[in-house]
Amino acid sequence: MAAAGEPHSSLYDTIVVGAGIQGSFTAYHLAKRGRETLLLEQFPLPHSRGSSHGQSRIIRRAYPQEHYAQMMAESYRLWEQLGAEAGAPLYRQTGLLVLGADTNPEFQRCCQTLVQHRVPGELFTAESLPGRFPGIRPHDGEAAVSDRTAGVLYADRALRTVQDEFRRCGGALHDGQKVTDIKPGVVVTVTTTAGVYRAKSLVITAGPWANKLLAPLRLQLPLQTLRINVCYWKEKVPGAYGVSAHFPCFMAICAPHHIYGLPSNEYPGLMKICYHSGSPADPEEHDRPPEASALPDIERLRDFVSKYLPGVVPEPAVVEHCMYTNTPDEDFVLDRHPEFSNIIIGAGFSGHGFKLAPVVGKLLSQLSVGEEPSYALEPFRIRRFPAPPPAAP
Ligand SMILES: Cc1cc2nc3c(=O)[nH]c(=O)nc-3n(C[C@H](O)[C@H](O)[C@H](O)COP(=O)(O)OP(=O)(O)OC[C@H]3O[C@@H](n4cnc5c(N)ncnc54)[C@H](O)[C@@H]3O)c2cc1C
Ligand SMILES: O=C(O)[C@@H]1CCCC=N1
Repeated sequence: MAAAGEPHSSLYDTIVVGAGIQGSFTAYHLAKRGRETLLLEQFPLPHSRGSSHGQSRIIRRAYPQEHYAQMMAESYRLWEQLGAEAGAPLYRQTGLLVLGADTNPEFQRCCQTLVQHRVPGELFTAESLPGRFPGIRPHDGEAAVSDRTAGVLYADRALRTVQDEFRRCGGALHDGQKVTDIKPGVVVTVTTTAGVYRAKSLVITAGPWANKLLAPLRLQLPLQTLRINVCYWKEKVPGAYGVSAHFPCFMAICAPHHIYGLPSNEYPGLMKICYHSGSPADPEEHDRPPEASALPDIERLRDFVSKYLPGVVPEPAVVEHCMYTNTPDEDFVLDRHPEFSNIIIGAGFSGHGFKLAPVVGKLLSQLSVGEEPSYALEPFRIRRFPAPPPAAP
């Protein structure tokens, strides 16, 4: 195995491009298995230009899709294990409420998966919910189901921890090196702004930059990159919606996109409440101020806060930014390149991939070493997308 930070040979087993949460977990699993692994990142770390920065993410087992509910059981164990290895907890259990019309099919599927997986929780009606959570005011015909295992992942800490553990296992992480060229072959050659590297396999986990790296490899995925407003809202009584007051995370099933919230913790007195969509944007323009027309999400959030959360001021106090990379069905892409079987792609995490990163990393590492993946990958295959029309002559 390589000494910390430095490879023994110039031929790696695997190069991983992109040190967001997905690439970092993939590299960690590989290094833990003794594979010579190089993780390349274009920006000096830490950075806030992709999708994995910020202090918090929701972790939950309440999923309408069975395949994610199933993967989450293992994901919780792997988060626990990483926290124990590092000697620092990576999440705080707060519970989560899924709120929706009781007749809504997605709400009903969430209830079913929670029951099927024996996840502890309760069902509330619009009448019974305020008795238990006085801070939320549901409407007639709405119901809520709780997932008591859910909580808040300490995202920045988690990302730093998995990268530290990767290096401790002998992995090499080179940040501030942008990959500028990839030559496929039995040995893949990767050129960066600082050097040339070779490996038996390559994993591309480039977040919103995925299609930029895939274009020269004759592949384009139907990905939409969105700039998300990450909004924090002031509590009228500081702490009333806080973790210490046992206020849970919530996910409100709204049309056309969900609204979700986390109890106040990271900024004292402020709750994080966001819209699960944003405006189309190139990741290179992440820092550009949005056009006024790109703010209908904030209007929807104001309306939601004033209708459902009476103890929160309906005007965002802080707005930060982050990127989503969405597939048309919001399922991930975890697959081999259709032409180059030793190039593996992890992309399209569609705004819900952080909690699943331990399992995603394991699956991408399994694909890169030619092992049978631990889960059926049908929902994540590239071939589920219709082939793009041939380019005009
Ligand atoms: C506001 C917001 C809230 C979210 N909330 C939740 C939540 O509550 N729960 C949840 O589970 N998920 C959540 N998510 C989703 C989750 O954060 C993402 O799915 C996840 O972070 C995606 O990680 P990634 O590694 O694919 O992408 P990224 O973090 O963007 O990483 C890709 C990396 O590749 C690097 N890269 C790109 N091109 C190159 C190149 N040419 N050379 C070298 N490096 C390159 C980039 O610089 C970047 O660091 C949220 C996302 C956002 C934005
Ligand atoms: O994945 C999550 O839990 C959050 C909340 C719901 C919408 C997307 N991200």
